[in-house]
Amino acid sequence: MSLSVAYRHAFPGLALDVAFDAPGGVTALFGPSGCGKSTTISAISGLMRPDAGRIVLNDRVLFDGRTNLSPQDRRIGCVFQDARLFPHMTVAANLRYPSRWRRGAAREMDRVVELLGLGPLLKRRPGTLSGGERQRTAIGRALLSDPALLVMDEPLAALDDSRKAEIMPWLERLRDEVRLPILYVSHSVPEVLRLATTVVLMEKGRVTHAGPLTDILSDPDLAPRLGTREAGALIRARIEGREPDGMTRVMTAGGPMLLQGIEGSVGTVLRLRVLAHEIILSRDAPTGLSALNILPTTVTRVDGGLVQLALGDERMLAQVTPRSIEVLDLKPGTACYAIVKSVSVLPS
Ligand SMILES: Nc1ncnc2c1ncn2[C@@H]1O[C@H](COP(=O)(O)OP(=O)(O)OP(=O)(O)O)[C@@H](O)[C@H]1O
Repeated sequence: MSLSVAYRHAFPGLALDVAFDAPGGVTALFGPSGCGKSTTISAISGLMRPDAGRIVLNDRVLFDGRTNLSPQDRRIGCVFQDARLFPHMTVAANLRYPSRWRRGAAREMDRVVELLGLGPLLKRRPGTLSGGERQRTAIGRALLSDPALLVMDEPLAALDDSRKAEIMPWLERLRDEVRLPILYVSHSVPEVLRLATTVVLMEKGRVTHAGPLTDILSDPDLAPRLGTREAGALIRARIEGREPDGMTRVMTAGGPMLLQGIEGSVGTVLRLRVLAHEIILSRDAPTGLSALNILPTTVTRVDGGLVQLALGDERMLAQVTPRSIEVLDLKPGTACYAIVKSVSVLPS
């Protein structure tokens, strides 16, 4: 399951030269307004014809010099900011619309209704639904078109924060249960952090970096593109057991940690979000601290006020002052201790 994109296109004000590969999972297209995200979505879904290039979805050429499949032949399900449902039809009829000629569609419909919790909405019309319910219906309809790729262009942008919070778990479920690559355009860093497995960073019509989200968060050059406050790490942790005081013992690539308020049985793998400004560095093993999580690490890079640390095969950023870098003499290869003040937990 993969999408390979390479195209060039000249608009009067912007020359686009875009190339990236999207593996399975959620690939977020991220970049400032006007950098070419929606144009890229249009080129992939067949809504515009690039000047040149090659776009391939699961070994099927969608576009190259000779081939230019029509949007309906590309097998791409699209979800936009506005749900674009048929207002005169019930939710059930909207869902059935793209699949009405396909065999096996009824079984598929049951699965999608269950996946997105649409059962209670089936008899309602779009005008009576909340924004989040409308978007869930639009996602269901896109899934029922039997797509090979799901494209979502700012699907939550029109929703207020509480509607966004309501729909987010459904999107996570979609990511984890539907084996379909998803291309996700968003300006929202929290959405990208929660949903994306791969991030494509765009600027002025070009891709400046594409790779796993975890690599971007712990790269001193790239993390600031998502916002310096977001720099840090996403590290894997496996639940090992409970302590008598209720704290949960987890094992990370950098050693054991104790966390509070964690659900899940022994063996469950979690992703821990650690922010760079929540880490203190010490050259000596600290004693007499209230902090519970002190991990031995090695400095791999120092860049401005960001120090990249190795935790086994994972990387983490710590934000420290230039003075601390000098006083602690931090440079690649320096062994030190990372005192992690707090972490949040994302489901794996
Ligand atoms: N049909 C068109 N004709 C001329 N210029 C266009 C056309 N469509 C897009 N552009 C220009 O191409 C650039 C990229 O637009 P695009 O909509 O892809 O950006 P974007 O990254 O999706 O922005 P936003 O985040 O604001 O939606 C913009 O400068 C836009 O004005």
